[in-house]
Formats: sequence, C-alpha cells, structure tokens
Amino acid sequence: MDTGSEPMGTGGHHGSGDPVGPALLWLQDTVMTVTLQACKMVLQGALLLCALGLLLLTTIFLYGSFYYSYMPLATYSSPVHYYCNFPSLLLPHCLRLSPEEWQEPGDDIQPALSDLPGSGDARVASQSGMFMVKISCYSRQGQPVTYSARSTMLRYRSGLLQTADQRQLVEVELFSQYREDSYAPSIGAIIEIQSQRVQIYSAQLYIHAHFTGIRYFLYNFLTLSAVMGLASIFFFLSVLLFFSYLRLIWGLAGMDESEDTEHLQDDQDDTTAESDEVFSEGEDTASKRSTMRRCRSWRTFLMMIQWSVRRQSSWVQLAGHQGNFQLSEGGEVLKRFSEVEAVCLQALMVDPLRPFVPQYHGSVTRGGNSYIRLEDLLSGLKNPVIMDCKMGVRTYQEEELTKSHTKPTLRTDMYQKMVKVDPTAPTVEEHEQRGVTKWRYLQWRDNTSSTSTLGFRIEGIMMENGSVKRDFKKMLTPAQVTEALLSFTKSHLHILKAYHSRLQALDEALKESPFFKSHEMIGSSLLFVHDWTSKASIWMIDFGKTIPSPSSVQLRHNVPWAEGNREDGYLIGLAALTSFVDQAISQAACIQEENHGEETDSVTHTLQEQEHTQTKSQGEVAQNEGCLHSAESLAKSQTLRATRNAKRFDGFQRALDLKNIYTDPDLVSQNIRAILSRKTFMDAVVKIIEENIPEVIL
Ligand SMILES: Nc1ncnc2c1ncn2[C@@H]1O[C@H](COP(=O)(O)OP(=O)(O)OP(=O)(O)O)[C@@H](O)[C@H]1O
Ligand SMILES: O=P(O)(O)O[C@@H]1[C@H](O)[C@H](O)[C@@H](OP(=O)(O)O)[C@H](OP(=O)(O)O)[C@H]1O
Repeated sequence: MDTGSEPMGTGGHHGSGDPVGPALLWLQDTVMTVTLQACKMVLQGALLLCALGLLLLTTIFLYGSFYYSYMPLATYSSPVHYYCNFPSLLLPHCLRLSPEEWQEPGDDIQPALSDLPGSGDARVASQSGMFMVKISCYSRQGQPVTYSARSTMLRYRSGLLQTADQRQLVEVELFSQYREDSYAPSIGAIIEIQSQRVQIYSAQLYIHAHFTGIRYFLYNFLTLSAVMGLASIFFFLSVLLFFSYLRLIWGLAGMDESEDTEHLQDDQDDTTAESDEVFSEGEDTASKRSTMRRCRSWRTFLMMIQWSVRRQSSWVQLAGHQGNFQLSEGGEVLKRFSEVEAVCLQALMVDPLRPFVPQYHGSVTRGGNSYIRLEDLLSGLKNPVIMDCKMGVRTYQEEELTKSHTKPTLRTDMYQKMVKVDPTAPTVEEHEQRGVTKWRYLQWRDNTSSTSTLGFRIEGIMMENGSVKRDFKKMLTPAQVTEALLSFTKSHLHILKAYHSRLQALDEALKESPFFKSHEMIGSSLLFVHDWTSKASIWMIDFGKTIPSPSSVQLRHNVPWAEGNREDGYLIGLAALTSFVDQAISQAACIQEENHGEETDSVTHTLQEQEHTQTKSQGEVAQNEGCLHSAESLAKSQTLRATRNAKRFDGFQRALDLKNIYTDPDLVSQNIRAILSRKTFMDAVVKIIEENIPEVIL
C-alpha cells in the first residue's frame, strides 16, 4: 500500500536554509533520544538483574530444600546402653532408634557396632579368644524383625607392654546389607556380646546408608548434581515466568482452544492451499486438522512473542471506546465490528482516498466477537508520537437530534461527564433529572471544544515517552491549537512541513473522491503519526458514523451545518488545521531563526555572519529578514502590551513585574509567548523600560 507519507527532514536545510539550526535540533533530538533510550535500558537492565537475582535465590532455596528433605544422613551413630547379664557375662546392649533415624525407605543400610573393650591387660585379650556379637531388631510391637550374628576377636598384645594403653577398638559389621520392610519397620535393636571374658567400656552403633538411584547420584556426584538440579529449576522457573509475563501483557485468556479453531476457520482460505501442499491425498480430514492445529499452536506461540515485542514498542489507543481494539498478527489491529464502518472501508479501498486510509483486510471473529481487520498505523515506528483530531463542525448525526426530540433517552454517564468538566453546564432540569440526551451532550462537547468554531478538535496526544494527554475538552482558541501543534511536534520544522504537505495532499484527494462527495463524515478522525527517525503521516480513521448522504443532498463539506442540510464541515476543519500547521511552521521557523541568531551573537562574529548572509539566496534573505523583523516588532508590541498591563506595572514603586510572563493567561490567550531569554524579547523589554520608566535604566 502506498503510505503516502512525507519523509522528514533531509539533513538540515529546513526553513531558514541554514544547516546549523536543524543540525543542532537534530543533535539535540538525537542526544535526548539516546539519553532516554539509555535510561530506559539501564532501568530495564536493573529490573532484569533483580528478576534474575530473585530467580536465582528462589532456585537455590528450592534446590536446598529438596536436597535436605530428600537426602538422609549418610552415616548415623548412636550410643549403645548396655547391661551385664551376670553370671554368664553375656552382655546384651539395648538401643532405641526411631524408624526414620534407623533408615530411609528403599535404601540399604549397614549397621556396624564399634566396641571399645576395656581389656585391662594382655592376659584378658589372649584368654577371650573369638567371641560372637549378635543384633536382633524388633518392631514397634516388640516383635523380632530380623537378627544377625557375627564373630570377632581381640588382637593379641604382649605382656611386656605393661605401661602401654591396652584399649582396643573392635569394629564389627553386623549387617552387610539391610533392607527395611516398610510394613514392619525396625525401631530398635538388642545387641548381645556372647563372651564371658570381654570387658567393654563403651559401644557405638553406626548405620551407613547405601544409596541407590537419584540418591546415589546426589551423594556421589555432589557438584554435578547440584549444577544440574539448579539449572533445571532455573530453566523451569524462567519458562514459567516467561509465560506468566506473556499472559500478563496481552491476556492469553482470549486465545483459548475455541479461538484457535476460529482462527483456523478464519484463515481457511489461505490455509487450504497450504494444506493441499502439505498433506498427502490419503490422509483423513481429522488427522489433517489435528496436524494443522499443532502447526498453528507453534505459529501462535511465535506470534505471541512477536506481538509482545511489537506491543511493547508502540501500540496505543489514543481516543475512542476502550476495549474496542485488539492487536493482531502481521501489523494489524482489530477494531470491534461495525457494519457502517466496514462498508465505508470497503468502498474506500477503491477510492482516491485509499492512500490516506489504513488497509482494510475484511473481518474476523475472535472469542465470539466480530472485528474489522485494519492495518496498524503505528507498526514499525519507534516511540511514535501521535495525535487524534476529530474532524467536522459536529460529532452527532442528525438522527441523534431527531431522536432527542421524539424519543429522548437520558444518559446519566454523559451527565456525569458533563458535570465533571463544568458543573454549571447542565440546565436546572438536567440537574434534577441527573441525565442528558446524547445529542445534548455531544452538542455541548462540540461547543465547548473547537469543533463548532474551527471544524475539528484535538482528542488526544501521545508523546514519544508514552505520556498521553487527553485534556483538550476546553481547547477553543486558534492560539491554543497552534501551541498544541508546536508542542506536539516540538517545533520541528521538518515534521510540521511534512504534515502540511500531507494535509494538502489529502485536500486534493478529497476533491477527487466520489466517496467523500457522497458521504456525511461524522466523528471521523485524522490520526497524525510521526517518530524522530522515520516518517510523518496523517491517516483518516473511524468511519463508524460515516453514512451515505441522501441522494437529494449535494454535500459541500465546507459550509456551516443547519438542521437538514447534512453538512459535516469536514473541509472547514481541514482548512483550519492546514492553516494552523502553517502558522506553527512560521513560528517554528522564527524560533529556529532566533535561536540561530542567539548562537551567532554569543560568538560575536558579525563579519562572518555578513559573509554568510551574502551567500544566501535573495529569497532566503528576504524571508529571514521578514521573519526577524516581524519577530522583533511582534516581540516589541507583545511585550509592550504585556508591560503596560496594569497588573504587571507597579506605579507606586515604578517597577515592572515580569515574573511568569511566559505563562501569563492574558498573553497566552492572544497567542503571545514572551520568552524573556530570547534576545529580541529582552531588547524589546529594555527598550520599553527605557522609554516608559527611564529612571530604571542605569
Ligand atoms: N489503524 C489503526 N492503527 C493504529 N492505531 C489506531 C488505528 N485505528 C485506531 N487507532 C487508535 O485507536 C484510537 C481510536 O480509534 P477510533 O477513533 O477508530 O475508535 P472509536 O472507538 O471508533 O472512537 P470513537 O469513540 O471516537 O468513535 C485512535 O485514536 C488511535 O489511537
Ligand atoms: O469523548 P467523550 O466526551 O467521552 O464522548 C464520547 C464521544 O463523543 C464518542 O464519539 C461517542 O461515541 P460515538 O462516536 O459512537 O457516538 C460517545 O458516545 P457513547 O457513550 O454513546 O458511545 C461519547 O460518550
């Protein structure tokens, strides 16, 4: 589609023809954009780091909890309390262990008894010989579970070692492998030393776990398993977080199975060929469908990522009914279906106005609602700046007026909106009813804004940093509009000029358009869109209240409305807008010129400037001189008016108060911007003071 966009500045020769001003502005923009981007990136980076840190901590906590709850102690030791079974000198020793401590289910354990027989001399050791150690495990009910008996002996020690420590540590493996019966777990054991000669000082029971499966891996490959465990938990949590994020940013709720099916049906036309190519003759429809669905879910997934990125970058609904729009794949927006609008868009696709209208792709059903598919006008723009201007001298259809007479329906919401802006706006009767008709509200909106007088009104502006301003309900005067245009474009000449020529092109296209001739354009908007790197363009949107005019009526679009003439005043608005952009261009050019002048002054190279001026073309010189001259005289007369303003001149003290003169409402309403930092204004102020209060001048 022909975008019909006007390219922005081409490297510095704007307005004044002097490359320094635009270059500086461009530099200023670039620096600002880069700074903004850098701040955004730093903030995003910090947030990402925080999220990653939190994720890592959660991962470590989860893995640690898992490890300590899943892994039993590898070695457990317990003191053995024993008693002597005199006179046989059999020494059964009892110990009580809880089943959990005893072992972990499913793993083998190896209980071993370490005795410290306190054989006082070598004689005892030599006489005791081999002896038996027996362990009998019992259950909670006291029933024997299992037993094991092992023989062992003390080492021989020479009688010559009289002074040496005679103690010996004897280690006996009681079970080489013990597997717990989980239905009758052992909770304790009796250990008997079957000897009459061995003397025991103390004994200790050791239980060593023999891990198998995951526990074996976790125990023997501690680092590797930790790395693997942490990595998998981290990955799992990241995926979870990613999907939650996706769901959060554009509500996956709508993209359920039914939508998938609808989507499948919607795209049946384009997928048929695809299906024919992909599937063989023999495959049945059901399997084709299921395979297609699988492909679709992958496509949907990829699109989800794509939308997420796009959505983050630009899309915004500046005006209109909330909830009317959805983002769609492939640079489209879905707008709630309206038969009237769909018919208009269909007709516009074959009209000379087509380059000014978003591409219309038919309709689609999502989640039970129908939508029209429109080209996303913000697609591809980086940090777009947009403005929505509602066109025409009225925003209500004549039917609304008729309805308000014949079948008035009171709207409380509109009454409330009215009161919020101006509590005195409703009549006494309306206050009593706490409601107004839609026509009454829309008419009031038109009269309190610039719609009735200028033929358009600004609905909203979004700047490149995403800040949105919708507070234009009471914007009435040309000065306010020009001011808004200057602030919307940041007084950039190249953007203003691009808009100007786009408006002129639109005017031409409207003259040629059969659609325009035969339609009453009510509530339609012009969407101004630009960014600092790409293009500036203006688009016609919102045809929900655009209806064919009766065949008996020949619409002119540039005459005031009177009941029955069906005129919308679209061209009145367009002409006004074009002239305001023109005015904004002049002001921006003067500002640029003055800025340039100030820079030149500060370097004080008059000769160079003269030389430079000589090289300019005659036309440019004339334009600049005119601009400077008019700026000076304008400044002088404006400041004169301002300073003569009684509220600023203190006759008693003979002092002039210039505080907040820039935002002085009296001056602003007359489109006067007294910028004292500008040389021309300051010169004018000094001159006026010189003439009127000479004693002030030193
Ligand atoms: N094709 C588009 N591409 C990008 N943004 C769009 C597009 N169409 C509309 N918008 C955005 O949505 C906003 C509202 O659009 P539109 O005026 O069509 O909605 P609406 O609900 O019909 O409005 P109204 O309530 O004024 O009739 C616009 O201000 C603009 O920000
Ligand atoms: O801008 P405001 O002050 O919020 O007022 C709305 C605006 O005029 C819309 O254009 C209009 O929708 P239509 O264009 O569809 O008439 C809507 O009427 P509604 O509430 O009946 O939708 C108004 O409430």
